[in-house]
Amino acid sequence: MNPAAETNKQRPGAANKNNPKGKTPGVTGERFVYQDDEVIEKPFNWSQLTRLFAYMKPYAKQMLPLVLLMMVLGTITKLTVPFLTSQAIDKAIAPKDGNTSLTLLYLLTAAALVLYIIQWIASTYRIRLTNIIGQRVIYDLRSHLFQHIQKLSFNFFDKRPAGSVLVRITNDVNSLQELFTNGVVNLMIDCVQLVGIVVILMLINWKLGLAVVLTVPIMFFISTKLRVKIRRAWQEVRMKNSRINSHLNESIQGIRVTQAYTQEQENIKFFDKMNMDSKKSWDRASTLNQGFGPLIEITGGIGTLILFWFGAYLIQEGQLTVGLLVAFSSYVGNFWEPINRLGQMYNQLLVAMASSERIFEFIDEKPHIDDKPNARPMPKITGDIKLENVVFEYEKGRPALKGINLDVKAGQTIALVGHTGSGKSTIINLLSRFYDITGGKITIDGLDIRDVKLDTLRSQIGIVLQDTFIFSGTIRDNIRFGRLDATDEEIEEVAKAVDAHEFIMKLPNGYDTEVEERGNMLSMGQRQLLSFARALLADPRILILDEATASIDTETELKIQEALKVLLKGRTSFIVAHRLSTIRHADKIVVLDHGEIKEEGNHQELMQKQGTYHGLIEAQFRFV
Ligand SMILES: Nc1ncnc2c1ncn2[C@@H]1O[C@H](COP(=O)(O)OP(=O)(O)OP(=O)(O)O)[C@@H](O)[C@H]1O
Repeated sequence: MNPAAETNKQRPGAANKNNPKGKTPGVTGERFVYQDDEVIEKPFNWSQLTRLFAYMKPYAKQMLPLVLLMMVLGTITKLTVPFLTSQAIDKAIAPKDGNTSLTLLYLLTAAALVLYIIQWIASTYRIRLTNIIGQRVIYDLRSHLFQHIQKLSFNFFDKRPAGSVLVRITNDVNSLQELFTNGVVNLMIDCVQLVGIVVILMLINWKLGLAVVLTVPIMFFISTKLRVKIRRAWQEVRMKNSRINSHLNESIQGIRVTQAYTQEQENIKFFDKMNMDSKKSWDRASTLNQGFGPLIEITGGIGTLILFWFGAYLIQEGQLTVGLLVAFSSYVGNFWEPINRLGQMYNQLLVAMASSERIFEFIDEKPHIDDKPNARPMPKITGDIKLENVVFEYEKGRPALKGINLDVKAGQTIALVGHTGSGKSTIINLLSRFYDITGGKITIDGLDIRDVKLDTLRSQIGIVLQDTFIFSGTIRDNIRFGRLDATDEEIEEVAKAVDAHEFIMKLPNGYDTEVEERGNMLSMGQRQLLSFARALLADPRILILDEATASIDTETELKIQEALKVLLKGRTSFIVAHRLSTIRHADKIVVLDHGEIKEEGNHQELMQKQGTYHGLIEAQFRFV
């Protein structure tokens, strides 16, 4: 790991590989904050909603008819009970002729009981089904997003911190969960119930029905204004949470640097501010949200007042019975409930819109590096590589490489040297086509690398990076990452070849020792040897190696040099070289300066020349 690069990351607005211009996308207080997700307001988008619901399609045919059946059954039974009540009052308890009928009362009570049981079964089954659909949709959406992100090119990740990507796969997808499990079906149930109730109310007494229903548009008018505010408030909450998550990821990854520079208090203060911001925005949103319920209740109360006042008048006029008024009141009670839920559902939809907007933004991101329509597979590579007048810009107008010409024969080892920022890593990134060149041409065995299928190219190129990435899992798993179908024997063989076997056997469980994420329990040299074993197992035709700069003891250094010899044998290799021992053995040393080749030759030739290379080597020794 390069500590200098890490500290750069911590400085607000400092230039680094991820933020080369030192541009500050957003600053909170003194610190750098990534503000990609800060789009507060976007219009409600039906096409996006349709796109989201397309994820339900595979399950809709299979399960939706059943869900609908249960829904209709539940609604019918629910709406029939008040009618039975009215009949019990008017015909059994207080009939006009005064002949009360206990038998009819028992019958109606039994019928109501049966309806309740049917309603209970229907709703239990419906909830079970909708949960299954919801969980499957979320699973599919999360998988789709993850698979897509795996394919995105380096420049996508250059632009955003890992935390922001993480938030979309976790929080944003989760926030859609409620919508898919209950939201959609509840929406349908509420709509069906509302229509059913309005029809029944009109059938019982259209004058009374109209008087009650008339309060609805008034309520909608008042609540529309509140809804816009609620929507904005929830978007703000999501944005603040997203910021926290983004920052969390970075601070946990950088915890060593934080502690080394005793920046803990500073970090806590910064986090606290973000945390407080998030809390405040949540408070605001939830206060607004809470206002919605009472608003509906007040309107509902007014509706009930109208009902009893007008209902009593109609009874006096002989146009309504007491039983029907009781049933009416029960229906009206059931009427406000779905309206209230629809209001909440609207909020849920707004939250889901914000999340899906962000999810689709990622899904719509096309990989910049992709196969041409007529790309053909890369044949087995021999290893002749040519760079012809290669120009490359990460960002328009800022060339990182300015016309590089290089001719490498199969099996040669090329050492790339030069000051920091001179373009060494850029060259190795271009060879694997992690970025496409801006001008010129790179050919391998005479084939332009843009004309061949990417996977057939990359599978023949092995890369060992300076910051060797160790995944959580066993040592064996980590080596096997080089070739998944390798046998245990092959894994041990490569480990022995790079002299890693000895230290692995000293670990508590040998090859089955679990290493935590990033291999913190291993030393730098050990991690390097593991990554060599991984590369050797992949047996690539071309090897790219970014040599670690960290100083290691002489014994490990010797081990690594021996391992390198094994690794480089018979392959074309590009090494961003820092160690003299590596550089000296290279067939060709390419000295880069500000994106151009300054000198080229072997160690002796360049030393005799007494130019830039000579200066670099001298400086290294002076430093040591
Ligand atoms: N992802 C990126 N986005 C934008 N600019 C970048 C990116 N990576 C590198 N650069 C810029 O390109 C130039 C060459 O960088 P490169 O990483 O190739 O240098 P290097 O010689 O490998 O340096 P070092 O020895 O420090 O790793 C630098 O000016 C750098 O700021």
